[in-house]
Amino acid sequence: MTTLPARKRVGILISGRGSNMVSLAQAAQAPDFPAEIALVLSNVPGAGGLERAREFGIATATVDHRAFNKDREAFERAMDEVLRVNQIEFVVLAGFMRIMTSWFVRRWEGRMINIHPSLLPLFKGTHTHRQALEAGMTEHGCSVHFVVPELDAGPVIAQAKVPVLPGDDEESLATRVLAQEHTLYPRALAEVASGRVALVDGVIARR
Ligand SMILES: Nc1nc2c(c(=O)[nH]1)N[C@@H](CN(C=O)c1ccc(C(=O)N[C@@H](CCC(=O)O)C(=O)O)cc1)CN2
Ligand SMILES: NCC(=O)N[C@@H]1O[C@H](COP(=O)([O-])[O-])[C@@H](O)[C@H]1O
Repeated sequence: MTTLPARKRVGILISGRGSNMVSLAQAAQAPDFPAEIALVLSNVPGAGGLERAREFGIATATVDHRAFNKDREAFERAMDEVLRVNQIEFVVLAGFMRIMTSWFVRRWEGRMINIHPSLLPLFKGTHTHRQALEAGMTEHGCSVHFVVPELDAGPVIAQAKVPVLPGDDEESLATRVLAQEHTLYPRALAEVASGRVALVDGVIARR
């Protein structure tokens, strides 16, 4: 009988509806998936993704960033304590809308990934679909990357492309990209959680 390696305990950070979290939770239901979703943590009380996580039987928590008087590091220390108590080994950002300080990022560097709705390094930050349309792009997409202190600048693990079609607006383009995110993110997490992909001395190492 083959024994599978221990699964990484993953904490997913969200701020909203959590559709990427749902895709990851669905993927993690496969017995050979190298990660278990052990916690979903939101900075927004009542975020829709919290209830969707509970429907999977996943533990949830909320740390409201507004309760820390704009002290980002104090907010992050409170989040980090929740991650520690839940014995989280790897952090996945999924629609998490807070820029984090070097304090948190350095603690989790190499063990924290994000999905960004653009073909990085193009269109960092927010409103990426609007940026792509305004730039007249004919293709767009999404990127999974390791998180570093500089915003959306971490080494890219995987990307997926979509066409920009005539008549596209932000909503139609976002919908097309999101469908790719839901496939890309579980594949990327499996690569990192299994150790096939790692961040070594600031660059991607593939085994
Ligand atoms: N240090 C880092 N923090 C974060 C990264 C990163 O790469 N390095 N990725 C982001 C995710 N993200 C885009 O993928 C992103 C999230 C939030 C923002 C932003 O401007 N946030 C504002 C608040 C916006 C809001 O509340 O709607 C802020 O924090 O003041 C830009 C990009 C996660 N964090
Ligand atoms: N800069 C971070 C960012 O913009 N993330 C984006 O927010 C959406 C969240 O959807 P979800 O909550 O349904 O996963 C996703 O499109 C994700 O790429």
